[in-house]
Amino acid sequence: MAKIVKVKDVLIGEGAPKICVPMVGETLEQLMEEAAHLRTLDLDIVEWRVDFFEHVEDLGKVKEALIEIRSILANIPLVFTFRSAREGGEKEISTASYVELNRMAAETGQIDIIDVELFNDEADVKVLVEAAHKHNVSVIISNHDFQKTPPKEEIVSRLRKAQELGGDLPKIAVMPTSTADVLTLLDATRTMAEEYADRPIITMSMAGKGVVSRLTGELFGSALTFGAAKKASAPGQIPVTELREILTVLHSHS
Ligand SMILES: O=C1C[C@@](O)(C(=O)O)C[C@@H](O)[C@@H]1O
Repeated sequence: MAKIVKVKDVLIGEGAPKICVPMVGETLEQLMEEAAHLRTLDLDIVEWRVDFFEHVEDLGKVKEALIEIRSILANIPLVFTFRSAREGGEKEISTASYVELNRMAAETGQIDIIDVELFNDEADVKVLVEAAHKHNVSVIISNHDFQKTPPKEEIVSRLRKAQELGGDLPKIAVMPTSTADVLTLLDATRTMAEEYADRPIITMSMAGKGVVSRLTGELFGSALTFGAAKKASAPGQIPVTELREILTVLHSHS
């Protein structure tokens, strides 16, 4: 895992995993309150889960909200994520709207990273990677399985595909149905990080069984972990303060 991804002052891929906290407000007012609260927490990065936003299909309102959120977060790096319902998100939109939404966000200058789902048309993924890079925005290429944990080879192959498509941060989140599944995710992470990745990767096993995977990224090779503020965006996210304490302890002994 050689290359480091720098977003504002945050170095992803160096030292302890960085902490990202999602914003899940539905209205502009809730989002502004959430952003103000997040500013008081010890975190590294904020993710706006725009699929929760009531006006997500109105590009003008999304842009207005982005400007407000950015001004409250000041220098904290911001990830822009529309998570589709088929991958555990709140809504489904057409591919054309998905591409437009992400392209618009990348062009605003208000965000640092976009999250693009791997399971889209390759051509669409490439268009978004190019648009983002043109505006100095980094790209997470992500995949989520909320039902199960695919075999190790499949997890590694999806992460490699995300890297091949130009994702700066390949990411996968999977659901364990056994402790063996958690080991599968950790082993896939280790193999990807040690053998194939030339950039930081992000992995997690979700829900209670998978919590350990959100804490041990520095050892196994995941560079970023999601923690919760008031409301989690996925099962297994633990409160940010606890997360920081544990990551710091693990880092100091690594
Ligand atoms: O992809 C991810 C990871 C995540 O699903 C998690 O399990 O922490 C949470 C989402 O908000 C984020 O977009």
